[in-house]
Amino acid sequence: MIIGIPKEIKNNESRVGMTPAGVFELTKYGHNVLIQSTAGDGSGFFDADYLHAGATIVNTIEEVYAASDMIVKVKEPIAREYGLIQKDQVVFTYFHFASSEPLTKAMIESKSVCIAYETVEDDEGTLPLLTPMSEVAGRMAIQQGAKYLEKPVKGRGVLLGGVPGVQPGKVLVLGAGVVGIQAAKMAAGLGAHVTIMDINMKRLRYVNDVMPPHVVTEFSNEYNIRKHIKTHDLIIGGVLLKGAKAPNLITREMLKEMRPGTVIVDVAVDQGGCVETTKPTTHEDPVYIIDDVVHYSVANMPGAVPYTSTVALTNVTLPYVVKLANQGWEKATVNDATLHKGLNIVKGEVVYKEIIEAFGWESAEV
Ligand SMILES: NC(=O)C1=CN([C@@H]2O[C@H](COP(=O)(O)OP(=O)(O)OC[C@H]3O[C@@H](n4cnc5c(N)ncnc54)[C@H](O)[C@@H]3O)[C@@H](O)[C@H]2O)C=CC1
Ligand SMILES: CC(=O)C(=O)O
Ligand SMILES: [Mg+2]
Repeated sequence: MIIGIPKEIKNNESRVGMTPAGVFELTKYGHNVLIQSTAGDGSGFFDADYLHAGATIVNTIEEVYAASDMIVKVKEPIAREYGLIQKDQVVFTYFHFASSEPLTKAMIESKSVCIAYETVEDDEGTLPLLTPMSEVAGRMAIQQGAKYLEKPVKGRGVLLGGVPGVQPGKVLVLGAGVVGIQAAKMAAGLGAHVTIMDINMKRLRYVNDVMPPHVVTEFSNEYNIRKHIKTHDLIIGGVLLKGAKAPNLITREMLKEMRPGTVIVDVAVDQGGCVETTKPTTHEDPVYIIDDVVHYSVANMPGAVPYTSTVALTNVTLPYVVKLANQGWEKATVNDATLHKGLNIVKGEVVYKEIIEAFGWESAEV
């Protein structure tokens, strides 16, 4: 099989879909890997490393898409890439379809086979191809939040860890999944007071068992969220309903209850965000202010730390890429129930029901 790795063209996205180690593994099985020249530069992997591992380097993104049976990348295709995707081509990447109707329609029209990293799901309900990026984004959320709490960038002017004689900052984490737990851990490490909320009692019990005493749990409901947003300095959005649009836990009207300079880092932005006023931003222009509340909602947070993120991502995607390449997508998704959950759009048909529900469509083909 010919496997193509294009250079990512989303704003400030320096990750790449495969490391030289991945190329080496695939070529052992007799596959050809085409990689766009300089695709790995941002992550510290250069053309010479890929050549040495057995890849063929091509100059343009058009050549990669035109020649490949399967595309392996990182972010969802953006408008400039829609027309490059071929009929019957397998595209293995993050898609986050429920947050973008234009992308969904474009992929239906392409008649390609779209396998989404973020919905690959094992029997225990965990998302093995989302987890490492959620770990990165959860940890980064506190770094970014701490920065935007500073006064020169219109934050409340609060140091999260406090100092002797002054109370630490307060961090509210919505969702005690991967993002939430990593964010809570980082915030607790800085000495902040952390409240973490979820609707899943198992997650709250786990947090209660493993976190230090200045991380407290509370059941997530509107009453409790309304209570806490008045007193917390930094709010992290880390909720997820798998494959679906995130619920709006903080509405526009609730912003008025917050103190000026409160910062919201809505990591869930890639599924539409859990704050009504969330809209996707980029690393180039990451924040905006509504009702004196600073919103940070970069949809590809791990793209800013590509050295860490590319390796963490490809550690988990490669075994699935090998299966797809060796068996073809049809057999591979029948033989592996975890991978099967990744099928979102197959040759013009939406096969993941949460996507159809997100847009209120009546049928799988539009
Ligand atoms: N912006 C970015 O760069 C990145 C965004 N993400 C996104 O972050 C989000 C969270 O991902 P994970 O932590 O991996 O998901 P996860 O599935 O591990 O955790 C989500 C948690 O939200 C909880 N939840 C659902 N409804 C809730 C409610 N009403 N109130 C409180 N909690 C609720 C669930 O019970 C679950 O524990 C996803 O949308 C993911 O795509 C992940 C990585 C990077
Ligand atoms: C998960 C995701 O959206 C990202 O890593 O960019
Ligand atoms: Mg929203």
